[in-house]
Amino acid sequence: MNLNNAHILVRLSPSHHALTFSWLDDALVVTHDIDKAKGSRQSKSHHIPREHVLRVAFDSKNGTLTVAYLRPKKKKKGPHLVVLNGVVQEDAWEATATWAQSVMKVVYDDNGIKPFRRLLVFVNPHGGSGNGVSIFNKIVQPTLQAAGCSLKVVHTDRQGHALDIVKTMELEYDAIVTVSGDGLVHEVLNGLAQHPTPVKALGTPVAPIPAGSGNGLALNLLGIKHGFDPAMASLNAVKGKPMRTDLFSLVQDGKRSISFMSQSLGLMADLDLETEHLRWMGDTRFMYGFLRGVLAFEPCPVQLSVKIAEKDKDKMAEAAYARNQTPFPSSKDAEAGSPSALPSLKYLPDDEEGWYTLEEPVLFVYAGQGPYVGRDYMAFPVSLPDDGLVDVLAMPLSSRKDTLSNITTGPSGESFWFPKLHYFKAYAYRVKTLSNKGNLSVDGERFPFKEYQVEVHPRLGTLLSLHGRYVTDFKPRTVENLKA
Ligand SMILES: Nc1ncnc2c1ncn2[C@@H]1O[C@H](COP(=O)(O)OP(=O)(O)OP(=O)(O)O)[C@@H](O)[C@H]1O
Repeated sequence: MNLNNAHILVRLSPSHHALTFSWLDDALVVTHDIDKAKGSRQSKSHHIPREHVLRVAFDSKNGTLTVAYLRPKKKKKGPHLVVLNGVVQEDAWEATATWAQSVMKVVYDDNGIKPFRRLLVFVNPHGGSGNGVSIFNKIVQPTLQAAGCSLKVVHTDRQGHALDIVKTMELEYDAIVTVSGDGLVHEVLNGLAQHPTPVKALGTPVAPIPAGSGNGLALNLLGIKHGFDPAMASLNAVKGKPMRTDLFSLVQDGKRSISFMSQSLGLMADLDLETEHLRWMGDTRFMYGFLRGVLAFEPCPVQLSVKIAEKDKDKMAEAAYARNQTPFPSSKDAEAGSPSALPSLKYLPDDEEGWYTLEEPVLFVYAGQGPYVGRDYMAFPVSLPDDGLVDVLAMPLSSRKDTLSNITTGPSGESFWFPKLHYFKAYAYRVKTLSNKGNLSVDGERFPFKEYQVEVHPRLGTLLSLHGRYVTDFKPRTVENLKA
């Protein structure tokens, strides 16, 4: 069927106005035919981009058409869910059924997206400022159901609940949705890593719904504009495509954990872990913690050693820019190995060859992937999901003024260019603690302040993404030359 020639007329109910659906320029056109007073009529149309159409279904038993989509709100706000149900005249039933099927094909199959996903959803009632349940009930569940997804919903009742379920589950879901912050994603990925077939299990994509404080992963997948928008994150759960991502093994005291996002020490760990009691503030607690840390201005008692892959900032920025021009590159799966074991560790703790040790005192060390670590700070603007490397930065203990002026450029990523900031792309790094007092935060979770080592496993994890890249418009200094 040629979608562009078809107009489907639907009467919402005897007392309501009529609607006409059509398809134009890769968008669903919804035209309201409104009966005005005194017998006059008025038509009003809006265009819904293909990406925002969730479902079109025709029920041939009673002749009703259901159309669900996310409609952009006016001004700056995100989209809201619209579900329209109406009756089609009997002589148009056949054409409507064909039209509905054609739209679903364009919206899903032609883009390689499977409709009607089976989703395992974890809702943390205590994430962020405690709004997880209401965000799920009001926005997430209605959107996923409107798209025809089937849901298995678990409200977590303790820390570790999601991990315990995931590590023994049947691998039958199209994706795992977390309604919380980054801590619940950390739990789910560690559960998948402890599954009897961990490499296969980590092929199940994870889709975060922002209901935590920092929501770093949602920001990276959806961008700064939509990163805190549960409706856009729900759209990602329905229509995002699997995107392979590197994962990190963190080994501490002989115990191996999986980290997907960040490890921080010094000021950047303190501002998170020492403001836990201020969760009611939302992500403002991080700025409060930052300013407190700058006033205290204490050195971070660690020694950092790095197995460097790249230390030229311009080269890193150019490589990131080039990768981001090619969303969803034909990335391979995790490196082949046994499906019943995680990749073996390559770097031994006593291996010294080719490691660089930073001798300077530092205010903080931050390592990880994904540009944003919060709305106020793009720590890793040149990070890529699948370069097989961990970005490691260390802020020297220069001056309070330097630190403050850096953070004011925080959301733009411009602090990357601060000449005194050490920034490495690394295969691995290790930290030795020089005191027993300090904080280590891994994906926003508290870990013991003890020595540890991190190495990268290329493309071991899977996320859902609408964009096939981290959403950032950070550019190299040489961008004009690159275009030429
Ligand atoms: N029912 C529960 N009771 C207590 N803790 C829970 C429960 N369910 C999950 N958790 C734990 O709550 C912790 C915090 O959740 P999460 O990190 O997702 O939110 P957040 O800290 O507010 O967000 P972010 O990490 O983005 O700042 C996680 O360690 C998670 O394992």
